Amino acid sequence: MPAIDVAGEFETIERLFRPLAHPEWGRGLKDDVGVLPSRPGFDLILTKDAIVEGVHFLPDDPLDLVARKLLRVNLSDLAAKGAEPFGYLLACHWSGRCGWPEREAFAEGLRQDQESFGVHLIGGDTVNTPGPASFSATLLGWAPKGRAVSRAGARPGDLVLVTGTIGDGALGLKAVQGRLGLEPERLEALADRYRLPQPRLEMREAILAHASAAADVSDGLLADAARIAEASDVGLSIDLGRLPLSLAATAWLETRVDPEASRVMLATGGDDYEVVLTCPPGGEAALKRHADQHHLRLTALGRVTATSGLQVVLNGGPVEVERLGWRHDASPTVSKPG
Ligand SMILES: Nc1ncnc2c1ncn2[C@@H]1O[C@H](COP(=O)(O)OP(=O)(O)O)[C@@H](O)[C@H]1O
Ligand SMILES: Cc1ncc(C[n+]2csc(CCOP(=O)(O)OP(=O)(O)O)c2C)c(N)n1
Ligand SMILES: [Mg+2]
Ligand SMILES: [Mg+2]
Ligand SMILES: [Mg+2]
Repeated sequence: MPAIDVAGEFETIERLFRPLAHPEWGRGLKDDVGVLPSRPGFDLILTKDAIVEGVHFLPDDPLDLVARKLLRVNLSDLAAKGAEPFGYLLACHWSGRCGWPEREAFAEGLRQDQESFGVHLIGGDTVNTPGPASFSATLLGWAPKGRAVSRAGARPGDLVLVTGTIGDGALGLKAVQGRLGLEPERLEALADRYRLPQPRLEMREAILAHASAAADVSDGLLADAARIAEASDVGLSIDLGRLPLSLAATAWLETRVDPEASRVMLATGGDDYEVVLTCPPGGEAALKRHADQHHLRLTALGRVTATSGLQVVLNGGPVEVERLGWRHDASPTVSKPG
């Protein structure tokens, strides 16, 4: 592709986004709309998340990683519903730092993850903003009719499980901000988890078959688990002693003087993009087998109870947690860990 020095709207769409478009449904990005055929026997599953410079990623994060993070935070919501992704709508609000090379990097990030996750661009919008850059995507996926897993199906007696490890995203943010004193390879592993979440789509079929309720963990394990409890009108008890930790998070924990407060930080920090799910006790073995086959950890860390609300325990005793996770609240500082 010849060099171009105008990072214009139409150049961006034609040169960078058209090659990413779905060959039929995107209409070559030349129409007012995209058009999808319906798929008999399936429900169309839709989700949308935005990411904003300074709120979800850092001003100097490379734009290929920002693009991939955008797709992945959305793919994570589909994974938690057991949905198979196939396409997306994209909105780009480019800031002054987004010249042509940065836009090329962004498109290259999209291309890589389109290939990894089997999705195509179907349409979107491209604007400039005098403020910080922000991007949003609407992801589209299919789930067998009536089978998409909701937050509302947890029943007393079910187990609470979580994929992967918890706390690495929040520690990764500290790592990229230079606020963690760990060995370089640990810092790098954590930074990777922050910049490039791993949506757990490999668990899709097992979630569909065995989960009674599920949500992805974006705001924080405790916050997202509490949403399952609320939607299902049940209680959830979570044992912080069973929190699945990476080697890097374990190394961090060993440097801390207050293990309880530190585990609470890991369980409320967010940016995990794991899946927290509930299942009847009979479903645990099959879920674990599926996770094993995909070399993914799956940890039972609690129970669903009849008394509503979230109970957090450590070493057999209750833990008071003031803030369960991230909240976008109006405040002079825009947002804060909440
Ligand atoms: N601006 C909005 N307009 C309509 N629905 C919204 C808006 N913001 C959030 N929602 C809906 O609220 C619910 C919870 O959103 P959210 O907490 O962002 O979910 P998640 O954490 O899974 O991304 C979802 O059904 C989402 O579609
Ligand atoms: C620069 C920066 N500061 C703070 C955070 C922490 N953070 C910001 S938003 C958020 C929660 C997830 O984002 P949200 O927009 O609430 O996604 P959703 O829950 O809707 O999927 C977290 C943990 C971050 N990721 N990056
Ligand atoms: Mg959201
Ligand atoms: Mg989300
Ligand atoms: Mg979610």
